[in-house]
Amino acid sequence: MTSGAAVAARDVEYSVDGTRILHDVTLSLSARRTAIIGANGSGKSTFARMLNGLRTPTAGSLQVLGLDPVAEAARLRSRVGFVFTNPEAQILMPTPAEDLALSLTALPKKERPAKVEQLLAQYGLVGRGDQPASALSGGQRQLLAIAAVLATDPALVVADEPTTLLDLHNARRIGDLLLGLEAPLVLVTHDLELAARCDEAVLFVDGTVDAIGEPAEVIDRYRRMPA
Ligand SMILES: Nc1ncnc2c1ncn2[C@@H]1O[C@H](COP(=O)(O)OP(=O)(O)OP(=O)(O)O)[C@@H](O)[C@H]1O
Repeated sequence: MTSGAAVAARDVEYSVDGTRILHDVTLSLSARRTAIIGANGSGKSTFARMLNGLRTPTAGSLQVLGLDPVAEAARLRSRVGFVFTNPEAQILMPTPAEDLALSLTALPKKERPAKVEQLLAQYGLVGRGDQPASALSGGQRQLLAIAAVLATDPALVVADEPTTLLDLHNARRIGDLLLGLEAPLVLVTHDLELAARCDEAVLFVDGTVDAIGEPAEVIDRYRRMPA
């Protein structure tokens, strides 16, 4: 399959121990910002995890940034930035400065401290660089995690419910930040206001794509579905 789309899936399936979690997923994502919506357990996270190779299809074909997630897994992971719901999953170092530096290995060593300071300022973490990351608030930890992901300059950003744990202010801030990215964004979210601000939306129902298109229309369809 060749395609100019960031994500191209045809008849993708994902099964675990004989249970089909995703089936017949066929779509092409080329909008700058795509929202993935749907009920709990509909398969959104499983699909999102396929986009950086954390899950691999058990049938069908998938290309992400033109790469095969199985044969070119390492290349794919280096190009896709994945933001988890829980920032604890991705803060690896004791302090924010060390954590950010870990994302800057492409820079010459002597340039890293200045870049770390610039990132701390950009993400509202001035003065926090050398404090324990554990002393940051939940929102600050999510900002740090996003800063670390974006510092690698990913060609595609996939975010799985990145604002769920955040208060109104930080949810807004992080939503704005992600929607303002230049890199294409695939955003799994239950926040339908955020989804409405994307350029395209995909509705998952029972492990497959039920609708794809204008966010307002897809959200309306989702709202009208019986519980
Ligand atoms: N490794 C696994 N083994 C067994 N079942 C799994 C596995 N991963 C996911 N599932 C099941 O697949 C279904 C889809 O899960 P997934 O996390 O993709 O849903 P989701 O749409 O992201 O849900 P939510 O909105 O609750 O986060 C769920 O029923 C889940 O329990």
